Amino acid sequence: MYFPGLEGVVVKETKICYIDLENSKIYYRGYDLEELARLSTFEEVTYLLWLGRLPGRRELEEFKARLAAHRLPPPHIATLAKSAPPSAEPIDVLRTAVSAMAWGEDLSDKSPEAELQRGLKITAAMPYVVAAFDRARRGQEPVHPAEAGSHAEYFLWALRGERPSPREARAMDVMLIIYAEHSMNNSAFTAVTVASTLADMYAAVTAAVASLKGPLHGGANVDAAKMIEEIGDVKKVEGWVDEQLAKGRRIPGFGHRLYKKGPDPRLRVLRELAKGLAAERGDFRWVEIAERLEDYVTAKLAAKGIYPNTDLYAAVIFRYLGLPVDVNLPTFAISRVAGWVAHVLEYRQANRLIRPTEKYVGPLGLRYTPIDARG
Ligand SMILES: CC(=O)SCCNC(=O)CCNC(=O)[C@H](O)C(C)(C)COP(=O)(O)OP(=O)(O)OC[C@H]1O[C@@H](n2cnc3c(N)ncnc32)[C@H](O)[C@@H]1OP(=O)(O)O
Ligand SMILES: O=C([O-])CC(=O)C(=O)O
Repeated sequence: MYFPGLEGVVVKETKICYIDLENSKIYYRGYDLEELARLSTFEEVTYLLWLGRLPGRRELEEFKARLAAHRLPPPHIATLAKSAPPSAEPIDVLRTAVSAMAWGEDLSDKSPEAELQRGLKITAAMPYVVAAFDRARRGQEPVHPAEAGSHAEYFLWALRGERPSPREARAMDVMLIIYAEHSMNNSAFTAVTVASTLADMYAAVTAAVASLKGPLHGGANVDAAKMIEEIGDVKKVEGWVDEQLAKGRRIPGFGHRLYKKGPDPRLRVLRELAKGLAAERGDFRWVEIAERLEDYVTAKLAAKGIYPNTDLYAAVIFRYLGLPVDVNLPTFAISRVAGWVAHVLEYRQANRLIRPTEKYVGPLGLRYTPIDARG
């Protein structure tokens, strides 16, 4: 049996995420994602994904305190973030930093508690790393706003050097909830594949960040941001799309391996979030471009099973939040690490080395010719 792209292959049993394609719903641990996005926080959702249930008030406060205690990374990581060349891509700086977090730690203990603690340290430190690098490349000193209340607020504050408005912090919080988990996507599978060798959490998450980078996966949120910027005016949408398709190019923020019969369910939340931010700023330009893109590309490509995905509106929301375009991608990682850690912890409960097979289609029986006789 051969399944290109492993399409349709079940690699594990899970209690983490369920995507109900029939009814266009996503559930984290049985909870409707739209309800979580409305009522919950990233910290609560992370606890839910990792530990399988919603925390009580005291448990949540303890969990938040543990995260807060690890937001400022060890000195070698802070130095790495500050001293990476300004031309580096922020996602590469983050990937290297996650890998370097393993330095100096005794990694022999692979118990769930030890691996969860590593996942927590990575999750906590990611915002500082991304923000410190972004500030350093603009000639600014890093900031560590210890008084920030939430992970989302901390990230925006560390990035900008100023406290974001409660509405902005909440918009980022909702983005982090929405992006946190999405079943056996490429980066989650990558994390699980690495973890299945019994390599540690740092190794698994480093590999997952590398997977996220590709433009067919998380990298699309950067390409989508560049697209809306290049289009620039809602009246230019049709011409831009026609030109790209005529050149045989794909439209970023469209298409999905799972959503072949309708749009990504997460769009319902994200469209409203984008409109709210647009109204607050009195600037509807970006959301109008996204809506026109949705209509036009869907009309052209729905017959092929192409509909808008999360990255289209993530690009719009991050634009309203003032993120530098290439920071969109590590922001996805800042959220998705919650899902990666959850999958690693779950897979380890019944670990089996992932080792698929392949179908050999090359020649056999070739005879070795000495190099001087090869012409
Ligand atoms: C958060 C996330 O990671 S969501 C995904 C983010 N990625 C993107 O937005 C990048 C653009 N999208 C894509 O490249 C793809 O849709 C993927 C990789 C996401 C999914 O790919 P697959 O399930 O493998 O779709 P597949 O490649 O079979 O596409 C089917 C057809 O639609 C076309 N197609 C797929 N996506 C697009 C697109 N975005 N724009 C135009 N055409 C597309 C393909 O070229 C193919 O056409 P063909 O049948 O004429 O050859
Ligand atoms: O599920 C996928 O293949 C890609 C995706 O939307 C995600 O990871 O959020």
